[in-house]
Amino acid sequence: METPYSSKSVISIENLDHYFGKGQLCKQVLFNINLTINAGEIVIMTGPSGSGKTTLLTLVGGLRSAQSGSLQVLNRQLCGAKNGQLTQARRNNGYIFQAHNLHGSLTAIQNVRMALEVLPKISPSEMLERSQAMLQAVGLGERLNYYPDNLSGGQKQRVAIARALVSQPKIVLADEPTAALDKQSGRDVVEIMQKLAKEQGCTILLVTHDNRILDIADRIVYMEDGHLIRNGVGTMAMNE
Ligand SMILES: Nc1ncnc2c1ncn2[C@@H]1O[C@H](COP(=O)(O)OP(=O)(O)OP(=O)(O)O)[C@@H](O)[C@H]1O
Repeated sequence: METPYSSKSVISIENLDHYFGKGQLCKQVLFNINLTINAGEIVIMTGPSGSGKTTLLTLVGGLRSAQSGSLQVLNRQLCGAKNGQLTQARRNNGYIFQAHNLHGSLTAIQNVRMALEVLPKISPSEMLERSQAMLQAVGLGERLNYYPDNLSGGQKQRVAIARALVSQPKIVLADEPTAALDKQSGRDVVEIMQKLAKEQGCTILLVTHDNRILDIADRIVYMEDGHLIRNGVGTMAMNE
């Protein structure tokens, strides 16, 4: 199923449909989605509530299984993939969600380190060094041993970014990463994401309602009622 990673596109979606429920309760929520995302691109997906953005993001992330059409992520076909194959696919991704999902009983550095524990051939000292360096990169070098409860919302989200990026994933998927943050903290976290992703050459697909961060995107795509209705370049697409 897996072919050597060669093409420039890391995410390639063709004629993707998605349904929730069965029988009479079956409801189609994605309709004929076509989208190609290239290596290193930052793509923002926006659109009204209920339009299908999170559903599409979770399909790309292998967090639910794609049913109909074609969904290739890093040359791996996820449509019809088995649970084991989805688990493998998830290892290539970093995830950042609105509610940062940090473990309250672990310190900042322990939370970040957890993302490295699934990697083969990495020594405890390397895990520690990389976690420390990544927390320094997000401006939390002085907060390594703080528990989430003792960090602000913006700081917690920066720990979540460090955790998502520490394993140098090819793809980062972010769902409303600034929703719980004030204007300045929101701006700071996306700028950190943008800078680190560009340094690592990683691709970002980010869902947001936050118009204040649209300018960090290389491209903005717009969903409405389960259809991808605009597939534009930069903020130009939003000003049509
Ligand atoms: N697990 C589920 N079971 C049934 N229907 C679902 C499920 N998850 C989402 N839906 C429905 O699918 C549609 C798309 O939802 P989705 O969460 O993808 O939209 P969204 O654009 O991300 O919305 P928001 O911006 O509010 O997060 C909605 O009609 C929603 O009610």
